[in-house]
Amino acid sequence: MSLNKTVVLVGMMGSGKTAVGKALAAELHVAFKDSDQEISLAANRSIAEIFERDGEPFFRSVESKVLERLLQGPPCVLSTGGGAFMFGNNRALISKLGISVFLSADLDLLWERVRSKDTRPLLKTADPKATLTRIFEGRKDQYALADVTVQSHPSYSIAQTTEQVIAALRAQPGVFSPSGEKS
Ligand SMILES: Nc1ncnc2c1ncn2[C@@H]1O[C@H](COP(=O)(O)OP(=O)(O)OP(=O)(O)O)[C@@H](O)[C@H]1O
Ligand SMILES: O=C(O)C1=C[C@@H](O)[C@@H](O)[C@H](O)C1
Ligand SMILES: [Mg+2]
Repeated sequence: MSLNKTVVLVGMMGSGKTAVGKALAAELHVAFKDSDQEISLAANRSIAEIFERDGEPFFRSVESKVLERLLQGPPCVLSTGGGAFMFGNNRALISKLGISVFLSADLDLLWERVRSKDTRPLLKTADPKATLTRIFEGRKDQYALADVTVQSHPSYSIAQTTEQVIAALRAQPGVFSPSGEKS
């Protein structure tokens, strides 16, 4: 099986886009790209520093440019920042050039995964759990617009969630073609 379209992972902070994305890319024998990492590399600063120094609107404009550049490259697995899919221009680009996979996870699981790290600028508030809840509620409808939804269960390992993603992608026409054949 060879991949015809870039698989774009979308979802909340802590849903596993980076962790599952790396495992998925290895399984599919394609490159793994992470829009947050690419932005950070290009700016030579952490995401938190970019938010602090340049502000969120600047971050979002760089994010859109990075997504466009990566989507124009060869098919790969692309993990996006948690907010990227909230913007209509990004969604249009992703839908044109890739296939979107929403990694869905319930709030308790997300909180368990993000609570110990202080690298996420949007959660640097007096009550990060309340902030996470508000962001989660505000984003649900947009994430639901993804081509495919895969639920991340607390009992699943990264490898098991990755298998769920592959099964969901197989059910989508045009994502894979038998190796050696062009789509
Ligand atoms: N299916 C899973 N099983 C077990 N642990 C997981 C799973 N998915 C993610 N994790 C763990 O949860 C944490 C957060 O995951 P990850 O960093 O991949 O989220 P993310 O969606 O990329 O978040 P962000 O949007 O902030 O970049 C990591 O420590 C990761 O190893
Ligand atoms: O959910 C969000 O809006 C964000 C998630 C991270 O991946 C980063 O892209 C940044 O911290 C913003
Ligand atoms: Mg990530």
